[in-house]
Amino acid sequence: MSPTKKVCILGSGNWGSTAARIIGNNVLKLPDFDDSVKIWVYEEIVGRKKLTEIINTQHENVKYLPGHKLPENVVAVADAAEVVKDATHIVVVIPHQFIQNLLDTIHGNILPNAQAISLIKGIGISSQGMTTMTQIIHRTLTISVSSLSGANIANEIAEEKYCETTIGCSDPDEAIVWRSLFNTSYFQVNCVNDVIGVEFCGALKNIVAVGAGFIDGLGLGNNTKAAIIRIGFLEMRRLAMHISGAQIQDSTFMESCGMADVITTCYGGRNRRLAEEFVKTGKSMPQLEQELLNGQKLQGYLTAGEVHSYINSCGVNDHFPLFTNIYEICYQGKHPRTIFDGLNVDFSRDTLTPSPVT
Ligand SMILES: NC(=O)C1=CN([C@@H]2O[C@H](COP(=O)(O)OP(=O)(O)OC[C@H]3O[C@@H](n4cnc5c(N)ncnc54)[C@H](O)[C@@H]3O)[C@@H](O)[C@H]2O)C=CC1
Ligand SMILES: O=C(CO)COP(=O)(O)O
Repeated sequence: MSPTKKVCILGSGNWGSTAARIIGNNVLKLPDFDDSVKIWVYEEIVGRKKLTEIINTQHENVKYLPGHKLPENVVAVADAAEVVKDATHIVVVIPHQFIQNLLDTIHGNILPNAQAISLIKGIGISSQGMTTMTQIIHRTLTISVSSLSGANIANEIAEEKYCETTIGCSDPDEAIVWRSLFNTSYFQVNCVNDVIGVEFCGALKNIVAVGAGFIDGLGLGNNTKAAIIRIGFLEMRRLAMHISGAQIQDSTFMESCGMADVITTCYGGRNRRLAEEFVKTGKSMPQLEQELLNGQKLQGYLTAGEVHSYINSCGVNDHFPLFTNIYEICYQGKHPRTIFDGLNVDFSRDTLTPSPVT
């Protein structure tokens, strides 16, 4: 039987390259799928060579995932339209600030029966309000879009250390196929019928990670960080429910994409690490990103800004004191110690009325 399906990957950063290792190996065991996996690389020169050329000869993304070989059936391509043109399954894994440009590039080049999955942790803001990545992808490409998010620090997964993840997919048959592309003995996938809930968790936990980094930068202890994690988790859930209450399942917050990701990101992630440096050095987040991440990108401080513009426009800041404080520390020069201001909201009596997602 010749393969009827073909998967491609849009994005080759730290997580994109790790996902490529998993998918590249898995397709070789899936008779329905073509063995070749094209991966879109935002082209750049590393040393004196193109990154695509390095990946295709050394089978390693030496800039974003050094020290881990990619399967040889993963082929780097610099033209995104070329990558998607014959793919039935499109994995989107780029920093959220670049999504619309990428979609505009591939729009008109995809197969009509293609479907996508977003591994991105971020949200979009438009004049109509807050939008999730799957909604942005669906609106531009008019295809079915699922989400994948979890307690998934890419470097640890590349080392094949056991962890879990969550796929949000509304079609059970599609969920089985996505799971087959990602699941391994060390990367355990659980599927839930809650696309938006999964991605809200992934996006909003990055703000909490920034708060956790501030606590570390202030030299405060584990109890303080646990308090920030707890309050941050409640604000995540409150905001997601406020925006899309009827569409989100509360149980999603107990999946890997929810509580587990808040924990891992507040201890091991890049957003946490650079927020600690922000406190210790007084440098801005963009400057620290430029100096310390070697091309990798932060999502947390941008998401804090996007969420602030949304809750401010709705006049509900008082219901999100932690998110508001983190925003003001990142953008308005407030002292990191102000993170504790007004953190006595009673989450047991929620008076926020749901406001529909756009
Ligand atoms: N790294 C991790 O541990 C995890 C990351 N994620 C999420 O995955 C998404 C992608 O992150 P990573 O793969 O870690 O990327 P990364 O932060 O490691 O690398 C940045 C990527 O952006 C590309 N880039 C730079 N300028 C660009 C532009 N103008 N247009 C398009 N691409 C450009 C770079 O070439 C590089 O591939 C993010 O939303 C992140 O939150 C999710 C789970 C784990
Ligand atoms: O999403 C992540 C872990 O699940 C990675 O978080 P950072 O982007 O902060 O490294």
